[in-house]
Amino acid sequence: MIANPAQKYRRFEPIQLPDRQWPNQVIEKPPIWMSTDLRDGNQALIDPMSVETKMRYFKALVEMGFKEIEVGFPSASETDFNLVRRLIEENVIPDDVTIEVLTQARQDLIERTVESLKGARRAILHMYNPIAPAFRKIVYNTDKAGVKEIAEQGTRWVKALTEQHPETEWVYQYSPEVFSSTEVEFAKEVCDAVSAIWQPTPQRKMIFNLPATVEMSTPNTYADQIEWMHRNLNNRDSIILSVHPHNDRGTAVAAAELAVMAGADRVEGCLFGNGERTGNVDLVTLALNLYSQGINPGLDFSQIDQIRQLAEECTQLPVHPRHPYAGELVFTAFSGSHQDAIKKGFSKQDPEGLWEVPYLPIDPADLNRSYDAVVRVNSQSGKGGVSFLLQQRAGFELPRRLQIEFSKTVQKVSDASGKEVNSADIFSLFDQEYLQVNSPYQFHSSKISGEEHAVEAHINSIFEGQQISLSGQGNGPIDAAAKALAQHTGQTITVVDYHEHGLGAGSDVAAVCYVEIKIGESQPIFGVGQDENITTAAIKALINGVNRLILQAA
Ligand SMILES: CC(=O)SCCNC(=O)CCNC(=O)[C@H](O)C(C)(C)COP(=O)(O)OP(=O)(O)OC[C@H]1O[C@@H](n2cnc3c(N)ncnc32)[C@H](O)[C@@H]1OP(=O)(O)O
Ligand SMILES: CC(C)C(=O)C(=O)O
Repeated sequence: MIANPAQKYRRFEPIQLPDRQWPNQVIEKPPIWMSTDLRDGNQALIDPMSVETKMRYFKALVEMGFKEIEVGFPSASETDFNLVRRLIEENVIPDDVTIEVLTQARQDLIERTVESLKGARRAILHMYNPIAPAFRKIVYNTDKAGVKEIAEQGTRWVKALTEQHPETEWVYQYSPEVFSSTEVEFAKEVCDAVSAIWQPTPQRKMIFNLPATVEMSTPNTYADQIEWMHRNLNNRDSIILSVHPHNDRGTAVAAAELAVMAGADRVEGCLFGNGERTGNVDLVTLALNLYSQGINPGLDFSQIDQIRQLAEECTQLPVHPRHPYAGELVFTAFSGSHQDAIKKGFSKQDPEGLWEVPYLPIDPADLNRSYDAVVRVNSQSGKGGVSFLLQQRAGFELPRRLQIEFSKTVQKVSDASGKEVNSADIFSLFDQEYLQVNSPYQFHSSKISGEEHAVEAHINSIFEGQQISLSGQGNGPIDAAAKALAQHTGQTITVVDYHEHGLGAGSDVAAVCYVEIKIGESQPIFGVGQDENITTAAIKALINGVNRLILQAA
């Protein structure tokens, strides 16, 4: 039986912030990024990463440009402790990168955490404790004063223990866990109490990280909560305001973006949204959303396929084919009108101008993705997609009416099979239908003589197994060749349309001609010819067109 949601679930109460400012803000620069792939991402894996895997992932994150990387929970596992030691002892951390580690507000755990960081040049020590109503009641059986005291006591321990190691530049980060469901006034009270102990200054800031540990509300409500904290926290100029959105409602990216508009300086998340349950906010999407707005995100995802492969190997979790920017299918159009617009967009795109290809929010080449997969053809596709693939694969630039004619052939095949038709199949269909039509006339050779407006065409061909020679006169080579063929067929041949272009490059260049013809009162049809010599290509096109008409009439 379906439960009555009104009786089962409590509606989230938004906070009152009628003079909210964030809706008018525009993001002009990237936030400070913090990758928690190796901590929040790792703690959510079926099989957590080994030290070796974490080392590989860490180096890749550094290459992507992350300057803050949470590498684990060293008081919780030997793997994480050993990783931190290796990073420090093997001098793997670049000077401009700071590692971060997480701990609960428990003395023994903080001691072990500080021990793991011995010798680090700079480190972010990140302490959390839950302060939300449900946790106070259900998990800790305490009140507001109880959880506030845990935060204060934990901070005192962190302060005392880190002061014993002045060789390290310590940055303190505090997270009031499940901030998203905590009364904002109480979250401020706890944070203010923590900063009163730590005593940050504008020169030595501390980080308050306000997690949507569980995403509880629409992103605008989270933005209100962040703006409220941004406006009300004590010593704001000594605080880096950080957000850590999870994706339980599927809106973590929006929540993070609105939170930055609301005053957040920093965003914590994971590549491709890995992390507890539905994951942390996806940093790839966030960064590339900025990129597509013309803002350099300060993270380099130009090798997106390699990065996706790394994440999949290390997490053992697949990235969805429709994942923004990175999924296998996200730059692929199957449907006809999309393909048509993309094809037109590519042909009109100014290489030096602003990106304007319809349906492609960014240039796939910026992520080192090829254009090959941009268009794929199935029964939902139209002429634009078919001709785009033929052009990409073999260089043929079909005139518009031939695009319409040929796409019907492809459509029949894809409808019959119910499957995708790839570019090799399309080329093979085109070849059979237009270039290999050697019957009843099989072209052998041709010669053109005479002058402009008085041209003679001589065509040697095989017709029904017999060698024949045809001659005709006209006001140009094609007209003369059409007259020669017309004499033999006994019907007028009218050339309705003609196009030509070069194919290939250098010494391999060939000419392709497209002629649209009618025999007598027939419907027009195309013939295509290809040859090193442009006139010969045109005569071949004419013969191929005549053959197709005769075959169709038979
Ligand atoms: C939202 C987040 O992602 S937070 C990060 C979560 N990540 C992890 O938990 C991964 C690593 N954690 C671990 O390996 C273990 O939890 C450890 C090693 C840290 C601690 O293990 P244990 O000592 O067995 O404790 P356990 O995990 O059951 O934690 C519950 C205890 O810690 C207390 N506790 C939980 N969180 C905190 C905190 N942040 N600060 C202080 N105490 C805390 C609870 O009150 C409870 O105490 P009780 O035993 O007196 O009831
Ligand atoms: C430790 C905190 C920041 C956390 O992971 C969360 O609340 O989701």
